[in-house]
Amino acid sequence: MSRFPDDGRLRLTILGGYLGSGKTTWLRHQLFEGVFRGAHILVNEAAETPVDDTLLASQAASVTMLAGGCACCTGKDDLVAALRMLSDSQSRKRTDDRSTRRIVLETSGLADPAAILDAIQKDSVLVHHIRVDEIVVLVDALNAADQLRTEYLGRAQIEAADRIILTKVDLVPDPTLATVLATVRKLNPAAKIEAAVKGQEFALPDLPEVPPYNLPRIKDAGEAIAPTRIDIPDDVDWAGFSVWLSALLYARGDDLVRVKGVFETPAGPLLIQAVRKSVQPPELLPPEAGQRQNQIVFIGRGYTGDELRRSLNYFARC
Ligand SMILES: Nc1nc2c(ncn2[C@@H]2O[C@H](COP(=O)(O)OP(=O)(O)OP(=O)(O)O)[C@@H](O)[C@H]2O)c(=O)[nH]1
Repeated sequence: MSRFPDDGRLRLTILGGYLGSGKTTWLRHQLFEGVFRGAHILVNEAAETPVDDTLLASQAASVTMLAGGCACCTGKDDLVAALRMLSDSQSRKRTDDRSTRRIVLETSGLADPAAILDAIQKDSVLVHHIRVDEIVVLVDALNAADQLRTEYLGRAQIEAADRIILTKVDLVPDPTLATVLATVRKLNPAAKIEAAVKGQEFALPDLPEVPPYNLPRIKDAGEAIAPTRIDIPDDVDWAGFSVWLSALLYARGDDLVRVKGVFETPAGPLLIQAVRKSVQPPELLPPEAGQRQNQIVFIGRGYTGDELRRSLNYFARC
């Protein structure tokens, strides 16, 4: 439900949250439930491995992928161009045929929603055609303590939100959840706070009043987090690859903030992912996601792409 009366402009929901916080999972569930019905979905991924659009395509009316640049900085021009195009095609329709009244932008996990809002409001065209309805930010309750202690961006995302959804609450005990809630409330006392499990709304239990995490001062963003894509040849030694990946996540899981890979298997394209050291259950993608190079994307800091490739080569000779 919009917070504003209909003024004819397209309504935009910005969906933000740190890498792996559950944005695609949550949005898929909302679309399945009929929330954002008819909305055009814009998906921004910092890496050039478009997976999220495939996951969303079956539930969304229409999807546009903006891959290979974060919409709040390097990909800002692409975002503005995509929004201008959507506004333009909407304006050309008859008033009674304007089926797409709403856009949902799933940002990359590296985006600051406030910078996106700023870019839209400063654009002389978009400001007349698009109204930002709400900034929804997802916070991963399992990884919040680590992220908020070290990542400036994680805090900035929370501060920018109108609505905050705590995700992965099924994976944390109540005392941790209470501390995450207190921390999020302290960072943004004005936002509405909800919770979800795998996208499904979850009623927060009565939690004790506890102090928030003691967050150290962070002066700036530190070394930038960047994506590295590695194409995996079909004839790779898969046993060596598995050992390499397990060892890498174990040893460097805190530097590898997000890992996503898509591999062709006889059963169809298989998505494997990890958020820091926590490896998620693999998921078979719809067949239309197939016909692509086996590839894995690492988003993190503290290593170079060449170092990753060399170590893979050592284990799997590829
Ligand atoms: N247990 C549990 N797992 C979840 C929940 N929400 C998301 N996940 C899992 O967390 C992983 C990351 O979820 P995504 O929805 O891909 O996260 P994202 O924010 O879109 O990721 P990026 O686009 O890479 O930033 C997936 O394996 C999800 O299945 C949750 O509430 N509970």
